[in-house]
Amino acid sequence: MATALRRLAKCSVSARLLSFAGHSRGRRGHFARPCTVVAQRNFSSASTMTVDLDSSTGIAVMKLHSPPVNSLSLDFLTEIAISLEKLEMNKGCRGVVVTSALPKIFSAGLDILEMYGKSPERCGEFWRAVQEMWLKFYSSRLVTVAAINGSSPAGGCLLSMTCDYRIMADNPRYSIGLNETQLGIVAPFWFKDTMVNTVGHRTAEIALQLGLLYSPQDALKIGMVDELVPEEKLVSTATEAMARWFAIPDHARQITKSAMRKPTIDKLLSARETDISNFVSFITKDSIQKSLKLYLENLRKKKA
Ligand SMILES: CCCCCCCCCCCCC/C=C/C(=O)SCCNC(=O)CCNC(=O)[C@H](O)C(C)(C)COP(=O)(O)OP(=O)(O)OC[C@H]1O[C@@H](n2cnc3c(N)ncnc32)[C@H](O)[C@@H]1OP(=O)(O)O
Repeated sequence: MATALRRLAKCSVSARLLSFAGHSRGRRGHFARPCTVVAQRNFSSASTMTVDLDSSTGIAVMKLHSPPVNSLSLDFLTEIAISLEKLEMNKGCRGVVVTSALPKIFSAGLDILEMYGKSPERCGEFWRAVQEMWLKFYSSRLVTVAAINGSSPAGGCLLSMTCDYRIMADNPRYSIGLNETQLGIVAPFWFKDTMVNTVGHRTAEIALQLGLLYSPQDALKIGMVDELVPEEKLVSTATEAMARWFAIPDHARQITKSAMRKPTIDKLLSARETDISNFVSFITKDSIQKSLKLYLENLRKKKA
């Protein structure tokens, strides 16, 4: 902890800015030199991610570390979004590699406990944070590469699909996909659009309805991931991949990225509040709450 705080002091980033939450969006920090920033919920909690920016390459590595499974809670989503925003503000940063610091899991997706037994107000706040994280990543000026070093269901898959390029560890025990229907819930239109933009309409239609989780080999076949490598080479391959994107003038690449993604982004921006109220009324239905309860019980039973 003491080391973490010392690193924070060195990096001229306010720990409070990273501690939480959507309200601190106006405050900007800069990574003055290659450094590690440890995002914390508060001064006494465990760290939930590290962000290392190498100013000699302009590449930051964001390592998610929210045990046990990097599930995306309101706080964690907010920390991820703020960390990306801070990198965006840093002129020395041109790209970010997103990966997990946990073994075998990239991210278990949205935190189901944020959707189960919560008040409508809290659900709305949570959903706004999910939207915010998606908007920030999908529209990022940075080159974004997901180094997927473990299973990545639902929201975890979504996070990786917001990136420009996906490299996955070639381990048949890992899986990736939008499996929402298996939980009795529905991927909202912008999850669906992101999937369509990644793998095409017909494949998305089958994958989404059946809630398919793909092995890395199958994910490569359908274009959900772009490359498979042995796990130990994941981050180095991601850094090498970044070089191909850096070879293109930033403004040309950024304008092209925006042209490709803007219609999808604008669709959510123009329906953001409706999307939140749809989510809240859907997720708080008794029948959906029962499905989530059952799914959580099954997850726990599987473990016992
Ligand atoms: C008119 C119609 C309008 C429609 C409007 C639409 C509105 C929108 C509707 C809602 C849309 C919601 C979109 C949802 C997106 C999601 O991301 S939902 C989450 C999906 N995630 C999953 O299904 C993953 C579940 N987890 C797993 O499969 C496994 O845990 C794992 C990730 C493969 C890891 O396995 P393993 O290493 O064996 O760990 P476990 O023992 O299973 O888990 C450890 C503990 O973690 C808990 N946990 C796991 N995943 C989650 C999670 N996502 N959220 C919260 N908690 C999770 C698990 O229960 C264990 O807990 P303990 O038993 O208490 O230790």
